Amino acid sequence: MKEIQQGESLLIRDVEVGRARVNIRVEGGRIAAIGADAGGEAAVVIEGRGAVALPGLYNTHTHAAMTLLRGYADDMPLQDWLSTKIWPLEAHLTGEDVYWGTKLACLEMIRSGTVAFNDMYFFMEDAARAVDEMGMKAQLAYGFIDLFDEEKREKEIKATEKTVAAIKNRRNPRIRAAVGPHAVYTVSPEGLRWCAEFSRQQNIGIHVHLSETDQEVKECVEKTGMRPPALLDKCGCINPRTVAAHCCWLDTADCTLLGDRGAYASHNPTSNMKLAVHRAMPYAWLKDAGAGVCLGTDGCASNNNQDMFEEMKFAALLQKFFWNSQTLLPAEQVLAMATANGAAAMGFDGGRLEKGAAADIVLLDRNAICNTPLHNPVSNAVYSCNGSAVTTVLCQGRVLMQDRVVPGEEEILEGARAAATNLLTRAAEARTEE
Ligand SMILES: O=c1[nH]cnc2c1ncn2[C@@H]1O[C@H](CO)[C@@H](O)[C@H]1O
Ligand SMILES: [Zn+2]
Repeated sequence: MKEIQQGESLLIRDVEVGRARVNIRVEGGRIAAIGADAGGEAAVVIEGRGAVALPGLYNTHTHAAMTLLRGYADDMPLQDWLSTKIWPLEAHLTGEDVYWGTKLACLEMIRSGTVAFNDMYFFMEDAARAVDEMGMKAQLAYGFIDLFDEEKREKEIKATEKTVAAIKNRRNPRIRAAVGPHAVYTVSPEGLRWCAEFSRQQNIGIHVHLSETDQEVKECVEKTGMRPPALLDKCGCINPRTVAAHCCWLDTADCTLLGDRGAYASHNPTSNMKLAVHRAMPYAWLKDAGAGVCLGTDGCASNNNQDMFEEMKFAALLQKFFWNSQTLLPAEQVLAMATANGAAAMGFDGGRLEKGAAADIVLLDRNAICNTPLHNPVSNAVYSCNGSAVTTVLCQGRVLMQDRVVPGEEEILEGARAAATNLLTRAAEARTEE
């Protein structure tokens, strides 16, 4: 696969976009021209015949390195799952584990057409190294959890400052830092306030879990007299740089608050169904309130993959099923959630196949079963295909996969397998020492 050098051009020739056959010319990481007459000489030419082009997908809520925990603990209640299975194992994670887990997540996302993701986890400097090598875009946040303890809060503040400085020091415009206050049930109001103030100072995003369960909302009201969005807002955490994951249990006033503040809600339907949170994000209320609505997979322990095509389908189906409406969340709107809205939520300029936009381009096999017949490419992308129809992926003009080949795949699978085995071994040894 040829690396395009800075200043070189790339041409995708004769590809279908919507119902039209076009050429897409890429220069300096952007779409320089798109249309039947776009063309000219190019350093790299990709044959688009037999392919349908879509904008690259943006995954707005995940914990990438949790790929290592895929299949480790399923079919459990959320609080029990977190406190008896996930957190005890995460206590043994190393930076090296997070590096390999994130590499595996990137590989999986690239293979299924995702060019960018919004991540909240630990050892984010190692995650940044993985993202850098894989050529994707990401917004990376250290998961801030103080459990209402002042000493822990000081540690989390230091960890956040260190992570943000390290990510900014990379000076890679594709990799952004964010703050990641985990949720209102794991972070004190003081911690939330610090996160809000630090994100303002640093001009970076906020990534938080919000109103995932009924229990979270009830306990928050009992403790503070406020619902979670109002509490977050009082602490300064709800603004246009905020991506709030889940948002299942919002009421109409909560939605108005998010809309008034210009914040984004990331829908994560697979995780919500698997963890039986018993309510679907109120998409229609959020949209009417003017909030941004985007889409994420959540981590592999609650999904169990990183395929945004599956997520698009589940979003469209869950909304219809839960809110009892056959017309709610049509395919075009799901695709917008997964592309342009996601890019806006992370502050990236992408997710659109238009002149001037970042060249985030995904090619799907036009001759795959899921694309046959091709009455409506958007319908097929949302309802029929999954990520395995993706053949070629460009992120900001850089080719991350061509004809289903991602460089270094075998090494990534081996490294991730070893990291997962070692993590479980360390955790088991620690248990026998107790
Ligand atoms: O669905 C979820 N709800 C709440 N927390 C979660 C979920 N999935 C993963 N984590 C946890 O969030 C932290 C991120 O830094 C990790 O501890 C991860 O296990
Ligand atoms: Zn999550």
